[in-house]
Amino acid sequence: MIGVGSMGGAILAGLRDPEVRIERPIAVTTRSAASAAAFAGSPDVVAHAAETDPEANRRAVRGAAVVVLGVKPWMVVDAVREIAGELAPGAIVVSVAAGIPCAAIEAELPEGTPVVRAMPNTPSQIGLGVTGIAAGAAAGSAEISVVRRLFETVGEVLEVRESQINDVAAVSGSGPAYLYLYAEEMLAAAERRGFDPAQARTLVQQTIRGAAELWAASGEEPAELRRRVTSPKGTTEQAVLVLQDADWGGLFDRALAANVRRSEELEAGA
Ligand SMILES: NC(=O)C1=CN([C@@H]2O[C@H](COP(=O)(O)OP(=O)(O)OC[C@H]3O[C@@H](n4cnc5c(N)ncnc54)[C@H](O)[C@@H]3O)[C@@H](O)[C@H]2O)C=CC1
Ligand SMILES: O=C(O)[C@@H]1CCC=N1
Repeated sequence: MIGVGSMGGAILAGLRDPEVRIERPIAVTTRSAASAAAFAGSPDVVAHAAETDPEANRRAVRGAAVVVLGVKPWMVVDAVREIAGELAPGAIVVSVAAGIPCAAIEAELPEGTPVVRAMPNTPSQIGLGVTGIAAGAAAGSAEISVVRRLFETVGEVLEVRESQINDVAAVSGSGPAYLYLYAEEMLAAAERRGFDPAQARTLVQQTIRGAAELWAASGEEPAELRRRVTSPKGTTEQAVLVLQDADWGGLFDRALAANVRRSEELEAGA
């Protein structure tokens, strides 16, 4: 894994679960020596720091069957150039970067190198991620199946066309941020109504968790679950009317469109 920050680190945490059957140690690279040092003494991870070892990324990919690129989008092409000469025959290159097409990665690699784009999310850290995967030109069903299994170790996987990856990023890649924004605002509103921070946290966190679990466990549609909370002429109805006044449909359309627009800017090299 080249780069184990928020996203790469979340995938790595999921993969480090002792239940996961994967060849160990997992070779990772970080930018700083301090980040690499955090793995010192871990039997399952070997970390190399790019800042102190110019060979770090090349060293890490030698002999690897799968290389996951977890650096920022604008660093991906440089990282690929760096490792291109070191890849083992048949190695699969997986990029989780927003807005970097497979073709841009393939262009830096030996002809026929299988490249797969993946769009995971941070709940991968606790095995509850969801990842969209899309094959590049030289990745066939065998490579897709390897990458599917890799991301299935940290959650659910949906295979999509590469043209849909930006939309996956807008919905689920960034999705946890939208929910945390909701949580932040609910916490603040609860505190403004007189709860202390610990009380607000109990009320808000358990409500989000309970509602999500109930949705998954019941098999019901959210609209039906909402109906069951919303007694006619009751209290919920009044709050929902206020919220619906804000045109959530339009708001989400605009938010997702802005997200996709940013992926397109990254694609264009902005
Ligand atoms: N954060 C998220 O929720 C998601 C992020 N992504 C993608 O994941 C990628 C990484 O994003 P984050 O994890 O958020 O960023 P981050 O900044 O937390 O992680 C990037 C990591 O790359 C390392 N790095 C920098 N230069 C390096 C080098 N020369 N060699 C090796 N490692 C180096 C840094 O030390 C850092 O740990 C991005 O391309 C982003 O589009 C995709 C889905 C979700
Ligand atoms: O914000 C970003 O660019 C990345 C891609 C999806 C989630 N985080």
